[in-house]
Amino acid sequence: MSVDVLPPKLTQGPVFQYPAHIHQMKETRSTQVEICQPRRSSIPDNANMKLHINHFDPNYIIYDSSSDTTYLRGRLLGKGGFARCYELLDLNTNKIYAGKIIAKTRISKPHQRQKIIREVELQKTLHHKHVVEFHSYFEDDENVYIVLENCSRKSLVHMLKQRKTLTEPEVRYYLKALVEGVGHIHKHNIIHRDLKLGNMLINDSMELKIADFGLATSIGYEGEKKMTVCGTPNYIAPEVLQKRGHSYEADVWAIGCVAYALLVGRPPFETSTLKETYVRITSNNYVLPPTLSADAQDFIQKCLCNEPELRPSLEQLLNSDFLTSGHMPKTLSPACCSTMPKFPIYTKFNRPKSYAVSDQKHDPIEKIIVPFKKVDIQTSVESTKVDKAVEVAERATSPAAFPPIKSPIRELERIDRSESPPSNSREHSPKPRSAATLLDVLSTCLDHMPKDSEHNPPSQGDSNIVWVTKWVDYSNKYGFGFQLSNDIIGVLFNDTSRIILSPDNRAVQYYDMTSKLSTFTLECVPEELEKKTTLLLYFARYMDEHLIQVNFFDDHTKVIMNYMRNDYFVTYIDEDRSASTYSMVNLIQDGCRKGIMERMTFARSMLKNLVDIEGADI
Ligand SMILES: Nc1ncnc2c1ncn2[C@@H]1O[C@H](COP(=O)(O)OP(=O)(O)OP(=O)(O)O)[C@@H](O)[C@H]1O
Repeated sequence: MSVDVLPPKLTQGPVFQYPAHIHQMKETRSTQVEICQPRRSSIPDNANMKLHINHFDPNYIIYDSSSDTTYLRGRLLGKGGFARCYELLDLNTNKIYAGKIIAKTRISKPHQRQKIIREVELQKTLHHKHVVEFHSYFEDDENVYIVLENCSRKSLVHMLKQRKTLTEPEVRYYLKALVEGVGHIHKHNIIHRDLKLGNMLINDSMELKIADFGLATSIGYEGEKKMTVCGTPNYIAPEVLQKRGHSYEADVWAIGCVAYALLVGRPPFETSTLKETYVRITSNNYVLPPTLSADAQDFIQKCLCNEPELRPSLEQLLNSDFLTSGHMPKTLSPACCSTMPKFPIYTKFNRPKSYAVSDQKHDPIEKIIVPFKKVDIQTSVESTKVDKAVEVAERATSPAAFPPIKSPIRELERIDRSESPPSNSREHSPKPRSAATLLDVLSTCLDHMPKDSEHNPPSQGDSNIVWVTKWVDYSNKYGFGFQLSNDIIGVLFNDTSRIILSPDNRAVQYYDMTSKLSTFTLECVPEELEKKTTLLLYFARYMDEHLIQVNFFDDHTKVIMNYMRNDYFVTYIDEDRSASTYSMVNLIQDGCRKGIMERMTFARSMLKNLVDIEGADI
């Protein structure tokens, strides 16, 4: 049966009274409403002007007598099992809400009404930027109305229909919001039990809001398990299906399903029949596409653990590598609803700090900092390609090379001021080093250097040295990608053309096969260079996510050890991205700050592990 709001009749009973000013409305055009000389004191002054509201129909008026509020009904936002949801314009305040309108004919049974009341009661208690805010509840003869914060950009289902899949940075952005919102819900002892893409709404500012508390339930005491089988088939946790008794962990399972669906384009256990889906859920049968990053796979796998007690807590999810590594957009453009965004290249230096839920002072989700959490080491490289990379980069760093851009390119400027590179660029390139040799040198250095020398300045002149810090050889298909110590990133394509990206990820130089130079910014890529620029960004992202020296993820500092000009160097990059390079000879004599020494010591232990596990050469 239809649950449309009918155009009200003047003869309707007292519940649906017409406020006086409604009679004074006249339609100026079908899309424009003018309010003339309102007499009601509750209408603010700013309403006494033309309202250019395209889709609010003055013939559809909803009156809440309990708060003396009049709404105009606008466009349909969506339909659920029970409700139709419309935009509602509050004529008192000119604010637009979302009104879930449920026809009373559809809630004739007591348990159905009970469900709505429970939904309202639970949602009322929640106030969080990632939970749809409850505004009011009222009824008239025909309908029940739940007035909520408006999420004008619909849900992630709608977005995914347009986009098919989302990029990992976008998924990070939405998942972080989702986990924060669920954290708030759980903190109020509520399990949502119906987390799915359709209940992840997006507001005007592209913020995620958790909606639909129709299946939510509150946990009365610690350890209470719920037995009711409920949820949406594709997202339902195995313990719910198997009536093992479920609790908050069922929401963590659903978060894993949401993550999977956003990245892969369909929920993990989706099949053509309900029965098969349930078999897959209970046998934990799903496939993780290898195209997902290792961190994303890990995030999903942990959430989709068959045993609820072994699933990660929400704070562990917030501190997971997937949510703390890689680019986390601060905001997303509305264009992302339909088009894949182009993100600036993420660099490890920009990683967010270890995460703490911050909305409440006494939030049970506590900050966890895992010191020196993850380390990857890369120590050898094929030297001819690296030589070429350094050569290209050195050419690229001539003063006029990059087009002028507003933001400072600190590292680039530093190179600009440097002396001309020595003619024999091979001298610049790192030799392939073995982990064992490096371990020996580092150990000698650490064992002999003074233990706490706070004032040893970095080695003179070393800041001018450029070396390859990361590389990826994909020359069987496209070319050789590299990153330099000054954060310049480049690709030597197989067709002998080269492309270089400035350290601030904005300016690009392209040398074609005849070495003709073109410069542009990432905001304005020439059409013919789109493919190569995309490859450059792909290489950059790959190097960033897979090839690291020794990165300390708790504070984003970094220790790089390298061999050049017959000497070993340690470069320490601090939280502010400023680099100090020390020659090990100098360190043995004069030492360095305690913090650096601690990180070197840690790097040594990592190298040692590596040598023990992998043998001498890596
Ligand atoms: N606050 C809101 N802002 C914008 N749109 C909303 C809002 N709440 C709900 N909607 C839209 O209305 C649709 C129906 O809402 P909802 O799913 O809550 O109704 P329901 O009948 O309770 O659904 P269900 O069948 O899932 O229980 C949603 O899919 C969504 O597109």
